[in-house]
Amino acid sequence: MVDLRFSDVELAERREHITGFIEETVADAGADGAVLGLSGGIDSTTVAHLAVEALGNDGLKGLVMPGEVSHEANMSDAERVAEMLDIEYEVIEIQPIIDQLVAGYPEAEGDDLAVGNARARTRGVLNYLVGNHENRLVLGTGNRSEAQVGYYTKYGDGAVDCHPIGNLYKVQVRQLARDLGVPEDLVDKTPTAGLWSEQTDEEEMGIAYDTLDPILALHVDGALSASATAATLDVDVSTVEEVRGMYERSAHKRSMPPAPPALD
Ligand SMILES: Nc1ncnc2c1ncn2[C@@H]1O[C@H](COP(=O)(O)OP(=O)(O)OC[C@H]2O[C@@H]([n+]3cccc(C(=O)O)c3)[C@H](O)[C@@H]2O)[C@@H](O)[C@H]1O
Ligand SMILES: Nc1ncnc2c1ncn2[C@@H]1O[C@H](COP(=O)(O)OP(=O)(O)OP(=O)(O)O)[C@@H](O)[C@H]1O
Ligand SMILES: [Mg+2]
Repeated sequence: MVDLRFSDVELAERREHITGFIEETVADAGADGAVLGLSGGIDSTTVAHLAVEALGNDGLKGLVMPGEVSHEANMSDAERVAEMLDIEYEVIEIQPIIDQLVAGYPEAEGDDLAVGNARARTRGVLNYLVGNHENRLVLGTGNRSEAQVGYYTKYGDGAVDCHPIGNLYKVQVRQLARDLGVPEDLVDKTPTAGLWSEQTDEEEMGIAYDTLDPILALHVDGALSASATAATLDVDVSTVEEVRGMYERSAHKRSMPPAPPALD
């Protein structure tokens, strides 16, 4: 068994390191604060707590952006987070925008992935509409588990100015969330991208975070061989290889779009 959770000392260090990072990134950009999408999920809730610790509650604005597949309970959790943190927030309905997009390209109707990704991109457009207008940086909510397997929408929820929890595996995000005082019902919630009804991360990816995280830590990030990783974690080597494949297939999401190199 590999336990990726931090010791108490490491956790305190990490918390300070991330809040320092947010404060410095916003200050260096000459921004007046930050904005982020609040989904009622653990990642955005954790980043919101960290940002309030770094910037104060007047330094952060939250956007709650429901669409027709959003669960009412998640949207009310998102508002609860904003209210608990006493930050300014707005509720912006994205469904009319999605309807317009699909009306412009009706071939996509019923394509959950294409339309779902358009939902994530629409939220990204709104984050930047507010960010540009109010001189705020857009805070990302992506964690290392999602980043390494490409489990996010390119130029959607991936379109941000910085990734405060980008070096934390999901299991570590949960630990930090508890330390920050995030309510237990939010920490324990089943992760979902919310791009279509009944979607969950673990079902779509085909692997639980509790299995994914140690494979990433040992094999993808740690360079332990696939067979040694499988033996250490008591999983099939094919599971390790599948995670490695997800990492390799999503390489394009972790680099700038390439252009042809200069001619000799
Ligand atoms: N090799 C390559 N080099 C350069 N570009 C490449 C490429 N392969 C694909 N592409 C481009 O990338 C596109 C595919 O990427 P993308 O548009 O992101 O789409 P895709 O990766 O297919 O879907 C996004 C995934 O992230 C999940 N998601 C999204 C949002 C939030 C969350 C969450 O956890 O909350 C999860 C979502 O459920 C889905 O599984 C292709 O259509 C193509 O344009
Ligand atoms: N309905 C929504 N309103 C506002 N922002 C949203 C909404 N849905 C998704 N987002 C944004 O997209 C991000 C990516 O979603 P993701 O599901 O990875 O994170 P999460 O919902 O915070 O946590 P979890 O992974 O536990 O569900 C969210 O953190 C949030 O910033
Ligand atoms: Mg979510």
